[in-house]
Amino acid sequence: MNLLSAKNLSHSFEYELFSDVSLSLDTNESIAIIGMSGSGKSTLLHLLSTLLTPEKGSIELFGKDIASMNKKELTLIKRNKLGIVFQSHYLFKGFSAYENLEVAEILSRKNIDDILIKNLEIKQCMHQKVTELSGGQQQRVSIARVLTKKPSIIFADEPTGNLDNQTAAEVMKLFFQYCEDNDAGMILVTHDNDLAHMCKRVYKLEDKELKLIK
Ligand SMILES: Nc1ncnc2c1ncn2[C@@H]1O[C@H](COP(=O)(O)OP(=O)(O)OP(=O)(O)O)[C@@H](O)[C@H]1O
Repeated sequence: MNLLSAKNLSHSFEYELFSDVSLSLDTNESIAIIGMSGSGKSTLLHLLSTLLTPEKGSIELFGKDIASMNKKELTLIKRNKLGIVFQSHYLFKGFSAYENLEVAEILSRKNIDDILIKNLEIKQCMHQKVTELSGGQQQRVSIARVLTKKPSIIFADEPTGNLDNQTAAEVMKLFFQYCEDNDAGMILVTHDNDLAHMCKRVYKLEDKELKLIK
């Protein structure tokens, strides 16, 4: 089933970042986007995840053009079906790791998944304040928070930037397993070629074009 279909996207800030970018994501698919710093990878991810509105082109989510959705419809999709993981994780700092997951639980009306907590190896730090956790632990808590709401599409911008190579590869496998178990898909932005090549398809944003390289 198609989850996302973007056609002929263009975007500029002071200058044109990219034009005519098209991309499609199906269930149980993973796509990596690599490219030089400043090539526009994060901007493209922001467009695809509806955080930014494209200047040109269209984006369909779950078969419906987002331009034809009203604000309420789009907010519900964003809240329930899109999971966005950033390197800077935006956890609530005064709360414990567990309380951060409870917020996701309440908002999405889904339950915290104990197996996910175990697999992310954060069980032992669940009751510590976020500020007392290492960068890697914070990143894994933020991944748990996003997956708690059981999104259909995961948008991840350098989600493993604070993790060592082995833990990063394990977290990637966890994302893939999540997609398989939940008929979800994932779009990953990364500088790490090895992680990118763990995905089914790899694109490079270069010379204002999105080129398929795997
Ligand atoms: N909100 C904004 N307003 C103006 N310019 C912006 C904005 N967001 C990004 N840019 C500019 O757009 C360009 C692309 O930024 P973007 O973060 O998308 O690149 P990137 O490929 O993800 O880079 P990196 O790999 O370094 O994270 C940069 O020159 C950046 O300064």
